[in-house]
Amino acid sequence: MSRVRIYELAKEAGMSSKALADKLVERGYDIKSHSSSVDDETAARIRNEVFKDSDTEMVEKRISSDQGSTVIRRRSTVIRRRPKQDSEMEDTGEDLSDESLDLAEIDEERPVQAEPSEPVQEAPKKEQQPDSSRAKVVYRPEVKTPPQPVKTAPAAPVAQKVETPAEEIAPDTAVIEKVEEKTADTVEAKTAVPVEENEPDVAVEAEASVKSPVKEQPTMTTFEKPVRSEKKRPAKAAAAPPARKGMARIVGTIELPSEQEEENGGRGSRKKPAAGSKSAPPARRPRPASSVAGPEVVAPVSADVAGRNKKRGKGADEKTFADERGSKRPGKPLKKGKNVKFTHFGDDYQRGGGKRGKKNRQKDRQSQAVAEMKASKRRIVVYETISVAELASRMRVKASEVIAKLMGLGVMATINQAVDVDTAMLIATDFGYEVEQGITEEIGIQLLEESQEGGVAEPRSPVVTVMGHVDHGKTSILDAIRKTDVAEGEAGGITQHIGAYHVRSSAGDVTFVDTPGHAAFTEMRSRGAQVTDLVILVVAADDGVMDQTREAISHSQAANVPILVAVNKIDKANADVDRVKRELSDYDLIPEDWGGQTMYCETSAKKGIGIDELMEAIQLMAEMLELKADRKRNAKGRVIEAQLDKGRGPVATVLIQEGTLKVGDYVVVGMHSGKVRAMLDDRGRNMKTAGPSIPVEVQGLSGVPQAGDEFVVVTDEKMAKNVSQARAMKAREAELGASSKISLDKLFEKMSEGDVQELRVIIRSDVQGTLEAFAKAAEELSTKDIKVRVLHEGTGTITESDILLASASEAIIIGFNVRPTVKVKELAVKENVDVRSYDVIYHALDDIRKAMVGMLEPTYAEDVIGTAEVRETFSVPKIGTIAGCGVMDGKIQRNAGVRVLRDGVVVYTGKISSLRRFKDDVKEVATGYECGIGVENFNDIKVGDHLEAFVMREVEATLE
Ligand SMILES: Nc1nc2c(ncn2[C@@H]2O[C@H](COP(=O)(O)OP(=O)(O)OP(=O)(O)O)[C@@H](O)[C@H]2O)c(=O)[nH]1
Repeated sequence: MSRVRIYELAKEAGMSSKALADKLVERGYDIKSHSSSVDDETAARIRNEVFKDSDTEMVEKRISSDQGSTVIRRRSTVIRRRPKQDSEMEDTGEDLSDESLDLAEIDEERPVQAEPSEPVQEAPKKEQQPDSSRAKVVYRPEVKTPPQPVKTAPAAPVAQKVETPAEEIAPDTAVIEKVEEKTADTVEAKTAVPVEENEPDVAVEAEASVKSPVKEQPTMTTFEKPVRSEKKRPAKAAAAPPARKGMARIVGTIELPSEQEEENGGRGSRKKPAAGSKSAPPARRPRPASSVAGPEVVAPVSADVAGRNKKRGKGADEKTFADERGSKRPGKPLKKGKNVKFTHFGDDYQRGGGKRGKKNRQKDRQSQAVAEMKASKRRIVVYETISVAELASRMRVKASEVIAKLMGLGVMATINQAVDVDTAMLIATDFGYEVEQGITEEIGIQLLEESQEGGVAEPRSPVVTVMGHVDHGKTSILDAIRKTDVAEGEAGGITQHIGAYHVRSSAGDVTFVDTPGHAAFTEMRSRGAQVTDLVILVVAADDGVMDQTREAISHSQAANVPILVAVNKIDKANADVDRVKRELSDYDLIPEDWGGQTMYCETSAKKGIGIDELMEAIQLMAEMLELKADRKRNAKGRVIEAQLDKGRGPVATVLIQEGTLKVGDYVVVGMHSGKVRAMLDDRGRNMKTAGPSIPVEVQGLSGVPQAGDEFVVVTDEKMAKNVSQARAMKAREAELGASSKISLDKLFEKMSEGDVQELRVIIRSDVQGTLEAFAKAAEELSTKDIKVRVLHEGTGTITESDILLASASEAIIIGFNVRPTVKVKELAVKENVDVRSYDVIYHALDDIRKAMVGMLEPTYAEDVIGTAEVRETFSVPKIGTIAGCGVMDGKIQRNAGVRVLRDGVVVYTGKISSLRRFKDDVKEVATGYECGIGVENFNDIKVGDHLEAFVMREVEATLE
């Protein structure tokens, strides 16, 4: 009897001899090693039994919903079952239908009907090398077995999420992804199979059945347990058919059908057409982007996206959408119009409807599943914006073609500029592509917001900020108002300082925002917050309009907040109300009795005169402003101030602007999330609910938000977390790619984009004359396209308040012979405010003029390299004054330019003539060291002066 070697058999089977030997040993054959041989008879038996059982199967799975409409998931999956499993399956009589049932168990809410897989020939056992002529995918799923089913019911199969990390796949191998929609009612183990990596848009959705014993080691694809199903599992598992030992492992080859075959709904002549594939629903055809009111269409997600989302937390896995290229953001197409359905983080909402029933959700998911199948190769998902380069690459056209089309639309764009969804849609249509708006977390919030709109708006009390020059009586007026509070005295009358308080007076209720200085006002505005309905400008009748009065006017006017003037201290002998009115009239605050529109109240906080009238005036203005809010919707508001309390953790004073906040609500606050654990009012009393215009201190946040952050109630914890995480990520990105909000360099670019119609300028100068001359000349520069508006002006150095005002109002700051301090400069950098210093008006005007016509081509930019403080001065004969300095920041270089600053005002600009440490001439001196600095042709250096060293750097023209 002749003998046949294992390797020969293995060759026949197309597998490694080692693998075959292992298999045979498992099957009980007496094989010592893969180099052994067997007799003819055994070989025949092996061929008969083992080869046959190591079959390959083409699996065509039909997933249908309980409603009967059928979704065909086409797959060409080669599944190699392990002999042990086979025997078990034989024993239990299970077949692939059972597999499907197992899948159904995994996500209990998803009804599944799947057809038995059909065996096909050819089952290459080894992972195949990518074949460039035929898109073949080799993948091995990683099986993460959730602990619960394995421990308690080892046989219960679990299929959750399948991901194929892109990096583990050879570059030209098609990527298989499995994206499971955990909240869907149908089992969806989708597999997106882009044909080639460099053709991301040619994506085919396929589905692979998931079968593998739990014992299998994870390899590439992961299965994760959906959070929601976890709790329900035991009950469902009990109802499920007897489970096998574990979940199947897929080791197989996916043969990607050609485009033609795909379109025909077939799989190629070699494979047996799957039952039902012909009946693929017409919904498979891609929908036009405009018909967004239909079922959601979800583009396949790329492996790396899935991976990223996985990292972002369980919630993020629930829905993973991305464009064909694997866009970063999960999302869904934006729906417009009434009755638009949208899904977010596992919950469905309907505009105007809120949360919906399970049945509806099932229906949605069913249609969604259908729609998912339609992910078209000619569809591009855009989240908010897309760069011209990216758009061109997605459509596989040249960027210049896209730019040309944009020009045709009257949009001048460079390759790196981003276009919005609407523009992208117009362009893409010309190239035969559809653009779909993906839903980011922010859009999800917006949609939730929209779903909350349309309620009954009821009058709400006004929110007032008191501003004015120091010592003009702001605190005294607030105190006097408090005395009118009918609620004062309740709860002992102890008022907590929470940055805002609510006063109930006989005239009506008023909420006062009482945060120190204007910074809070501007900080809030720079975050887009507008909490104040009106400003009470306190001006002392004996003192008149002062610096901070002017600043307060600038802030209020920049924010378009109406002003009510309280002329205070009228009890004083030298009080001159008319003078105040006259002075304020110069700032467009013309009193009503002089024919203007500004209300004036004459008060004496000290004597309690005019306070009731002031309260009435507030109510009158509130009435005119028609302040209303819907108190029935989910609450929304702004953070007034926040801090980390030792005992209570992060606490934030929130002013409710819409709706009613309740204890237990889930909230998103800026980059943080949380659940309202407790609420205190301004008197420290526990509150269960808080309505519009009510300030409350909220506990239960994940971190300390910033003043001005938006506070919004969301549906659940998951949504809250996801949104806050997405925001935190975006904030980090923004920080990295921070660019100036508005600058002269960018003015023309922004004007061309239609972003800027007004160039707002804040001017600081060493002398009043310059201010007036510049303000007049600058405003005369206004053209029909752009208006130059001086927002604020003042003498002296550039202050933090200027930066905040500029930041909040998108203004630039121009200083004449004044320089900001290091701290102010840092703030300017942080807030991306363009601060420019000039010595003569002409240069500044020239720059503005050039910027307006896109001709600003600065050839040099000034880099400040260091600052030194003058601690001593020495007079050296023949040389002049030498300043003994300490370098405060940066470094001082021998050849640098130098500016002498006295109280922030430039007193001289020239060059460093000498730089010494002790007796040695040195090239540079670093921070923390002392040195002697001589300034060329300048001897008037004084102790306390600051020397700012700078170098000039040649720069290219910034306008593209
Ligand atoms: N005579 C007179 N004095 C007043 C009146 N209102 C306030 N004062 C006095 O003016 C001084 C300053 O008053 P505040 O209320 O502290 O002024 P403020 O604007 O809050 O001052 P800052 O908080 O420092 O900005 C105090 O000494 C008050 O007593 C008033 O109506 N008449």
